[in-house]
This record gives sequence, C-alpha cells and structure tokens, in this order.
Amino acid sequence: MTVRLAITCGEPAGIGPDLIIQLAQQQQHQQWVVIGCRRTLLQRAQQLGLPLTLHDFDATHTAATPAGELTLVDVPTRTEVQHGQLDANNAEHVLALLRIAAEGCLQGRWQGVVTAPVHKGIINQAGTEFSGHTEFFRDISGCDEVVMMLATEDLRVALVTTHLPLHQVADAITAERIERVTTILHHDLQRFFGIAAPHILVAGLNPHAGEDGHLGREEIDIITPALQRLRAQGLNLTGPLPADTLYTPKHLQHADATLAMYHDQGLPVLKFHGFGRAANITLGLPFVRTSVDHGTALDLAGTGNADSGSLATAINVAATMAQ
Ligand SMILES: NC(=O)c1ccc[n+]([C@@H]2O[C@H](COP(=O)([O-])OP(=O)(O)OC[C@H]3O[C@@H](n4cnc5c(N)ncnc54)[C@H](O)[C@@H]3O)[C@@H](O)[C@H]2O)c1
Ligand SMILES: N[C@H](C(=O)O)[C@H](O)COP(=O)(O)O
Repeated sequence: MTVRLAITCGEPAGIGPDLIIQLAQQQQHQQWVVIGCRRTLLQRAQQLGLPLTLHDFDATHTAATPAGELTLVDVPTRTEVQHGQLDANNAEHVLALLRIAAEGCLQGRWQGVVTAPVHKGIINQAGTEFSGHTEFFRDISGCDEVVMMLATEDLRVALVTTHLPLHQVADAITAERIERVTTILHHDLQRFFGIAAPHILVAGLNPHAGEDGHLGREEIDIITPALQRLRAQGLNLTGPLPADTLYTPKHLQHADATLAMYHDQGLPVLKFHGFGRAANITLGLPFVRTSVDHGTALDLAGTGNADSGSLATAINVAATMAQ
C-alpha cells in the first residue's frame, strides 16, 4: 500500500514552501498531499527556478506523485506573501493548515502528517495563544499528554516539558508528568521503532542531578520516586543522571532513548549532533506526526539555500511509522 501523508507548508513567508518544492523535484515514494497556498507555492517555485505542476487532491487517486508535481489541498493565504516577511494577517491561514491536516488524520484520509515550520511569534501576535505544533495537535486530538522527541538515526532525545518559559519548568516537573511521559515514550519506542525492552536514560533537573539535595531536591523528592514506580512496572530506566555527562558515549552506547527534563537541556545536544538530518516526532497522538528539526529560517526563504535534509528525514520517518 502506498502511504499517503499530509505535508503542511507552515509559515508561508518561511522556507517551508521552498523545501517542499525542492523535494518534489524527485520521484516521491509516498503519496504526498500538500496542504498550503497554491499561489504562494507557484510564486516560490518560479523564484527558485524549479518546475512545479499542482494537482487538486482526489481521494480516489492513490499513486505516488511523479517528480516536479504535487497534489494539493489549496488553502489560500489572506494576503499575498513576501518571502522572508512575516504578516500577522496570514496567521489564521497557518492554523487552518494544521487543523485540516489533523482532521484528515483523525478521519483516515491520510496516514500521517509532516509539518514544515511555523513561526510561533507571529501567530501569538495575531491573537491566538500558540506554543507549538506538539501542543496544538495534543489539544485538537483530545490527548492529556503527548511527548516531543527529536531523533537522528543514532540519538533520540525526548522531553518531559516542551515550550515553557524556563522559570516555569521546575514547577512543571511533577511525578505524574514524568510517569505519563516515560510511559508514552516506552510504549511508542516499542510500537513504532520495534524495540522490545527500551533502555531509557533519564536526566536530572539540577546541576549534577541535585548533588544529593545540595543543589536542588527535585531528583530526591520527585524524579527518583517516579522512576522507581515505573521500574516496578518493568520499564528499563537509568537515572536521574547528571545531564552534562548523560550525553557521553559511555552512557549513550547502552541507550535506546534519552529523556531530558526541558527543551534546552536536550535539544541543543541533539541539534549539535545532527542538525539538518533529524526529525521531530510527536509520540502519544492517535496519528503519526513528524516535523523538521529547524525553524522558519526567514533569512533563507526564496534563496534556494535552505537544506531539505531534515524534511526528507521527517517524511521518511513518518512513512515508516505509518507503515
Ligand atoms: N517545527 C517547527 O515548526 C519549528 C521548529 C523550530 C523553530 N521554529 C520556529 O521558527 C522560528 C525561527 O526560529 P529560529 O530562528 O530560532 O530557528 P531557525 O531554525 O529558523 O534558524 C536558526 C538558524 O538555522 C538556519 N537554518 C534553519 N533551517 C535551515 C535549513 N533548512 N537549511 C539551512 N539553514 C537553516 C537559519 O538560517 C538560522 O541561521 C521561531 O518562531 C521558532 O519558534 C519552528
Ligand atoms: N521544539 C522544536 C524545536 O526546537 O525544533 C520546535 O520548536 C517545534 O516544535 P513543534 O513541533 O511543537 O512546533
């Protein structure tokens, strides 16, 4: 069966449209249904000097699309897009792409969604509270908890908390959240990655994992008891480990995934290791969702210099998960 994936164009002034057009120059192995603005895609293709033919989405058509062509669900932007220039008038357009993609997944029209980057700031500036795709898809599908995991071929970094101001992180590290997140991570490593008994390394929150309580008590009061309860259910967990040395070969060679307590504890390591070839995967959703490891790169939109490696990875990972 050919996997059908929805691919959202994301922020229309960013590099999302460019990357999709660049990848469309090769024969596709899945059926891609691009959700975005026809006029913007055609303008951007012209700017990049790349051929592009767009076909309207037809649910009865299941074959992969040939090189230079894309199947489209046309969602026009409100105002004409200038590459590299954000426009709050188009924020609702960006959210509409995500809604259509999620609803299509929930209704079985496609087997997964791959998202090109959005600009969180402009969506908030336009008046909608939006902290990220991860939280948006969690809410639209009625999940209590989902997990953000970024992965290259040889490193997986999942997060207990996602898009939170740093001063709110410690309060958000509760035993209940650690248990929910670790359980989702464990099950989805089994389900999607075929790892029978995943070994997960768990970071502490504080420097040196709290230094026996002298540099913070979250490890003693919250993280260790949560891990003990999870181990009693059979999960293979090591930690809480000091985050600064968790990401060294000695520990990583025995691990299937790592669990960081917050965004910038884990993601800089992953992006230093594999920026441009990693995928961002949302675990715990009722559908497959992957994304790129980078943002809107407004400085590169329309230049032809954006690297499509991460979007290619995200599509491949989504296809494998959907299969
Ligand atoms: N998946 C997503 O939707 C996603 C992911 C990360 C960031 N963002 C959002 O993107 C916006 C901009 O964020 P930022 O400036 O911190 O990060 P960014 O990833 O857009 O840019 C950081 C640097 O990396 C470069 N870069 C990014 N993608 C590249 C690519 N494909 N090829 C070559 N170079 C690339 C940029 O030119 C820039 O120098 C923010 O609103 C952020 O929240 C969205
Ligand atoms: N945390 C992600 C990163 O740094 O790459 C990024 O902000 C995107 O997150 P969402 O997939 O939730 O939009």
